[in-house]
Amino acid sequence: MVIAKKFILEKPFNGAPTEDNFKLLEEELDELNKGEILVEAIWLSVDPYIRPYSNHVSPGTTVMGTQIAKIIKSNNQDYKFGQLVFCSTGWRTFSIINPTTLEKDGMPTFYLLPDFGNLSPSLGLGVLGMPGNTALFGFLNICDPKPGETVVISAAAGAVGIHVGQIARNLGCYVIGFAGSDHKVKWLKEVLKFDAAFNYKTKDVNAALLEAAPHGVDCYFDNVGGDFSSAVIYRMKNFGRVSVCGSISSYNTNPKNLPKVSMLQPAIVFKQLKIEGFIVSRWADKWQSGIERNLNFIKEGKLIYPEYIVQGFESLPQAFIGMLNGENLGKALVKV
Ligand SMILES: NC(=O)C1=CN([C@@H]2O[C@H](COP(=O)(O)OP(=O)(O)OC[C@H]3O[C@@H](n4cnc5c(N)ncnc54)[C@H](OP(=O)(O)O)[C@@H]3O)[C@@H](O)[C@H]2O)C=CC1
Ligand SMILES: CCCCC/C=C/C=O
Repeated sequence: MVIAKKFILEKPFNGAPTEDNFKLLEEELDELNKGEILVEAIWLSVDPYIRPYSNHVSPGTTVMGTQIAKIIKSNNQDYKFGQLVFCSTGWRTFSIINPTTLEKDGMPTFYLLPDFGNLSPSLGLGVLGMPGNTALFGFLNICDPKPGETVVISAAAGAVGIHVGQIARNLGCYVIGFAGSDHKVKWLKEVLKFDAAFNYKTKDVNAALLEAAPHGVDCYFDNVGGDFSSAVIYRMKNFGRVSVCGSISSYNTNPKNLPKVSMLQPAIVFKQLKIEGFIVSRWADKWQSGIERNLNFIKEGKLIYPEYIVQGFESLPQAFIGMLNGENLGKALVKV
């Protein structure tokens, strides 16, 4: 008999998540039916999307999320004991999955983890998974950066931002990052060799860009939205490109009551900007090739991928809240 632990959404989020939004439960799992496998979580991901997407989830539902898990029992000839899988089974320790009946459209929800060699399987939740593909496809396809261009990245010390910054730097762009602490800013400059980095909590963004990019910005990879992004967009050059990846500054706000921000149309029209939002599932058909490209960058020494690891399944709420508050440098993860 297998007893799974799981976190449910106990009550809907109202503003910033707190520990009492979550409840830890135990659940006895059934025997496997034909075609099913039993997996045990090793690594779980805490991602920003969980906050806004959970607005549409009923209380009592298992908290959404992805994990790297090990197959510990199989009643499916295509899957063997010991294989590692990526799966979207939510915040749970053990899960029963029938791989053949899973939804095949949209965001990948289950696959055997590709061979990462000596690298940690946890990378399948970060640089070699959804955040890595977000950075790769969302930056190159939408910003279309050229060597020598000036690139600005917000939430630059997070999983996606760190990755975008390194792609930009490797292309020969002039890279400017914004992050929420002096420690992160120092790290971006000293370790990632960003050309400039600023703490958005203590430095006015317009003043920072006048200093670091007096001739304007070609590409902006936007992870945060709000007035911060309006300020960057007013510093764009003619024909600048903005990839709108996320708007984390809005996630804890009721979508019906979002703050007003500076009007953007004058900048968009007179600078002839292209501003495009995306969801990474757009490139679902290229998912594995994206992972391979990022794996090659790592093997070539062109990509580093810090992880911010919180220990213990029971720490999931704390790790999630901490990530939203900016405690992480790199990909935020929980190790069971
Ligand atoms: N469109 C898509 O398909 C996808 C979009 N995303 C989006 O990309 C962004 C980054 O995700 P990810 O790399 O996983 O997460 P991160 O690792 O960047 O973690 C989130 C970071 O956001 C920063 N942050 C939190 N609140 C604010 C705020 N009010 N203003 C500015 N920064 C804030 C914090 O860093 P700091 O200390 O700098 O404040 C925190 O560390 C998110 O917006 C996410 O929703 C991610 C994956 C897919
Ligand atoms: C359900 C997975 C969604 C992934 C895309 C993320 C968007 C914003 O963070």
